Amino acid sequence: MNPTPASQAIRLAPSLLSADFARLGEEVRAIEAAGADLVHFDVMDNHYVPNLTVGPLVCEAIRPHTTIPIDVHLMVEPVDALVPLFAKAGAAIISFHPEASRHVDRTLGMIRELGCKAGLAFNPATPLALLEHVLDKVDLVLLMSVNPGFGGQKFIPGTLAKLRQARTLIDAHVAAGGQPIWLQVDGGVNAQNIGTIRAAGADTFVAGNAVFGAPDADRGYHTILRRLRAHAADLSPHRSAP
Ligand SMILES: O=C(CO)[C@H](O)[C@H](O)COP(=O)(O)O
Repeated sequence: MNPTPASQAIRLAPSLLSADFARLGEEVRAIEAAGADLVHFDVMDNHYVPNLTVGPLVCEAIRPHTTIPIDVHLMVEPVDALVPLFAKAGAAIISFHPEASRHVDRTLGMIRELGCKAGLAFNPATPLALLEHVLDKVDLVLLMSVNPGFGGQKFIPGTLAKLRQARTLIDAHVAAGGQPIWLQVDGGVNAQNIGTIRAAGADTFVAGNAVFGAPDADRGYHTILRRLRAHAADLSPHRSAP
């Protein structure tokens, strides 16, 4: 993964959850052309979260439509049996929630052995406590800034303190010679709050509704992604609050 320092990195990951599911291939091509860094692919099982979305067959179907990494977020329980299926389907990153695995360390190891980057996802009320025990096995930390299950929700401001906490842990790990770890935020991210979220330590931003549901989305995604990137880069004290 790109070891760009957190102070410089801005990675945009449009979430397909808000895309037009009847035209997924086209949507994926459009966000890549508009400058997306990742395709965020939300998997929901109507068990771990109260919604049902897509599985490995759909991941495999969109894979030939893009060259950028597919970033799979598993909101499923149990998680282990699905990991090899998504690795085979072309996922580059696979994230899961610690509550959904009996053996978090083993699941992280399995993801990496299959050649993918391993992500650990934390709900708004899940403490980061276990992270320090597996930091050397994690490539991405995903902080949910809404309760998982649905797009279009409002950013939970308490996530900012947790982002700062995660940033401190990651920076200390990297300073001690550890591998780079991306810090991703997911839920309610938009042009108004992305600067504040980045200032709190995030470097990778999932946005569903703010991309696919933007009022000017019918004119393509270039302007929308450019706007998000510009606001993320604005670290002035005058930026808007979440
Ligand atoms: O994981 C998710 C929901 O569980 C979505 O990725 C997330 O909510 C992004 O959608 P939006 O930007 O519309 O909030």
